[in-house]
Amino acid sequence: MNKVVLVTGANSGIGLALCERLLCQDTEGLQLCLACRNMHRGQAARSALLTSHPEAQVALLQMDTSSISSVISAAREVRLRYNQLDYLYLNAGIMPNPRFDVKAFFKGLFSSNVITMFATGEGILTQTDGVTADGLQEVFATNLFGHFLLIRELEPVLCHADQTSHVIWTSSSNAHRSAFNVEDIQHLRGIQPYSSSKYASDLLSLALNTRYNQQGLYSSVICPGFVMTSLTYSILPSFPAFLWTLLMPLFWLIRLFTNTFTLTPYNGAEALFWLFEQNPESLNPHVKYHSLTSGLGNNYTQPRKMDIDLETSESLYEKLLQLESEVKKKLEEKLK
Ligand SMILES: NC(=O)C1=CN([C@@H]2O[C@H](COP(=O)(O)OP(=O)(O)OC[C@H]3O[C@@H](n4cnc5c(N)ncnc54)[C@H](OP(=O)(O)O)[C@@H]3O)[C@@H](O)[C@H]2O)C=CC1
Ligand SMILES: CC(C)CCC[C@@H](C)[C@H]1CC[C@H]2C3=C(CC[C@]12C)[C@@]1(C)CCC(=O)[C@@H](C)[C@@H]1CC3
Repeated sequence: MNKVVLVTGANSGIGLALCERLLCQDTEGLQLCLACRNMHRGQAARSALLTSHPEAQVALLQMDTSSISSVISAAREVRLRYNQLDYLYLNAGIMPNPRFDVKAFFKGLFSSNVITMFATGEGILTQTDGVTADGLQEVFATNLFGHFLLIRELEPVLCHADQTSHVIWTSSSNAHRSAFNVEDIQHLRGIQPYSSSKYASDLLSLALNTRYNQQGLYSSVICPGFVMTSLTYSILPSFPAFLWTLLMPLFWLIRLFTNTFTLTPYNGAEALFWLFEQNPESLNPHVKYHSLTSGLGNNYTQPRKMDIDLETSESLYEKLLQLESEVKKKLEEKLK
């Protein structure tokens, strides 16, 4: 039986590396569906995958996770194409207008917190959020809410009594409880929307397990570590890509002290790939699976307990359900 795998944000970085790794492992038993916002980039990714795996089944799906109508029509298309979805990788993500606090960075360099700073980016990054055409905060909509809506819309192909399905979120070690407020789930009042959205995905994964395990749906979260992709390049916009490359020896050196510097998308996709091979029923819903790379360059996956609780995850879930019904009502009114 072919396994059907849908990956959001599959046209670049960690998502594309995951697709490549999945096809290297099994070209014939997989049906890959690349869900991409930009179809030109999606086509280029599909062609690259088919060049290295000409026998593979790789389909494209247009989906902008920040747009309610786009997610709903993409989900409709998925339900038409497939009877069952085995893996849903929720990987699309943004960190818009990041601000790198140079002063805090240098202060952190000479503090006892230096390893944590390099592993999580804690205390040195803030962002300015935008608003989507649906009137939602952009980071929340893209990283979390669009994916939540997608799961809800895909229930018929994800929930089967006789077979499990696995939803896997690309979260981050930058997810902090302090950046999240259940009274402000969209992070309207803060300057760390990225951290807030990733913490919310950790909470949501727990709530999904509580509600859906009996229906065969399991959810897990991973952190890919610090990976050089367009997302990280944008952190220092005045820093051209080749300068990042020049810094690689420094980063390899730092990797001797923190195995979170996975650096390449291939390494960053380690935990995503590892989870593909696990029985979802055997996994712990309270842990995040971290992609790690040792000083010698060996990849491995390590579970680490998350700072989340059931009560907050349930409150978040209720708020998301409420928002879902509000946005759907608005959409129906617009279509009338
Ligand atoms: N790089 C890192 O160090 C870390 C990354 N992560 C997470 O990993 C994930 C992948 O990021 P990464 O590979 O690094 O970065 P990339 O920028 O390479 O990939 C992000 C992907 O998300 C897609 N995307 C962005 N916005 C949307 C949208 N509105 N609708 C659909 N797709 C969208 C992008 O598509 P498009 O080409 O159209 O922009 C792209 O394919 C993200 O969730 C990120 O938060 C987590 C921890 C560390
Ligand atoms: C130019 C300097 C010599 C080096 C600058 C390094 C920083 C820009 C990075 C050090 C740790 C990095 C990091 C992230 C971004 C870039 C750094 C702050 C993340 C916050 C990127 C997004 C994530 O989700 C986190 C897991 C990353 C944690 C580490």
